[in-house]
Amino acid sequence: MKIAIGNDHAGTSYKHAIVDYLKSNGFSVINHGTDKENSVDYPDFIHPVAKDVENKEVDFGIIICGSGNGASMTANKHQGVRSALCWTKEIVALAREHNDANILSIPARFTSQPQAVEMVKTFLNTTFEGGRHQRRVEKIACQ
Ligand SMILES: O=C(CO)[C@H](O)[C@H](O)[C@H](O)COP(=O)(O)O
Repeated sequence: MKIAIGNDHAGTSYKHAIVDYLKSNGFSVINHGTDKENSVDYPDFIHPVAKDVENKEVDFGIIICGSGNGASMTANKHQGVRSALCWTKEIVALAREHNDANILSIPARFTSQPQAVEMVKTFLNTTFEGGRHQRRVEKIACQ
């Protein structure tokens, strides 16, 4: 499975931990994030992840900023992207089961690094339920 990942300065160390987890578990990773801690502008590092998801170059995206909001807002500007800002494993599971989220947005300043890795595991191991949720997900797209 192929994953695109992006982050700003607030998410750099979390990104490294997540990439380590992904690579050691056989995932292919495209890193669009900054690898430094100096201040950058999150849209510059998030749009490339969302473009990869939009163009079906990858299976899923993972994005990380301080609150997760700026990253998620940026990603959700892209056609076919459903980015979910999540802060517990339970919300992650629902984002996959009910919303068929294809990007996970992690708020690095409001969750621990181990919790972030756990959220990624849940995200990648939970499937969309379909059924009534399929109809609702289809209605998300602008008509
Ligand atoms: O854009 C954000 C909020 O949605 C991200 O959390 C950024 O990481 C944050 O704004 C960066 O803040 P900083 O004070 O410039 O480090």
